Amino acid sequence: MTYRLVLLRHGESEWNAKNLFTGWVDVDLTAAGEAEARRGGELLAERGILPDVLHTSVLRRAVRTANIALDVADRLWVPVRRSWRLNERHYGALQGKNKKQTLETYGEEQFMLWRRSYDTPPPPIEDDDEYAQTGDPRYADLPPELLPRTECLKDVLERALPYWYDAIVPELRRGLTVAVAAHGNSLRALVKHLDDISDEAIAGLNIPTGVPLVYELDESLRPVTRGGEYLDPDAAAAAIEAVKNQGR
Ligand SMILES: O=C(O)[C@@H](CO)OP(=O)(O)O
Repeated sequence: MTYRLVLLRHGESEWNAKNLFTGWVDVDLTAAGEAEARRGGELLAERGILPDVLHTSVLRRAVRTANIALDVADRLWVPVRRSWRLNERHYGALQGKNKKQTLETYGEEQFMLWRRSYDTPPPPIEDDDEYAQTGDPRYADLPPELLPRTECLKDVLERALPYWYDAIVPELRRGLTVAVAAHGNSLRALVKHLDDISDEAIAGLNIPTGVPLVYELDESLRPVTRGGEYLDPDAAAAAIEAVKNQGR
């Protein structure tokens, strides 16, 4: 018996297009991002990989990508759960900052440490920063000590894993095709866990926008094929390059 998991990063967002650090800021998809989401749904339908259930973050770019893709695949009716635990990595004081300017100001080493190191978070965001999540009603039920003011990838993995084990794994074990619509860094954290990628090697992994990544998992929920399968490998390769080069 194997299990099937579909990971989908949201399509291009307004702040991806403007090259700004986004994190928990709730920006929308661009028209190109909507088109990527539609293509993602078409790829799922073409391959007959139809989600039985869907999980998203509480950020609109993931929610809308999932809705568009499910609609195209005629699966808009499947049960959906949303959790802050699938949110993008909180980018701390970098939220709203331009990636190119940040690279120029702080230099390549510091920029890459903040952006891709496993355990170095950016400086925390101030509560009165215009891009802080202070008072955001969607986190009203979250104990204040859990609301991040910055996160590194390690923090993201630590907050995503309880959701993985409690919400996603039981559905996989029931034999459901489970889809997760989330973000570049929350999906990097899940992929790190699934593929057992080292803390060093994860720095080199980028997730493309809008291309479904399908994992077949064995009895111990390890990938049958390491790295899974992108349903459109050429589009994935091009989008991975684009993510890698942000800031340049
Ligand atoms: O800005 C962000 O929140 C993320 C994803 O867009 O960016 P990066 O790829 O630089 O981690």
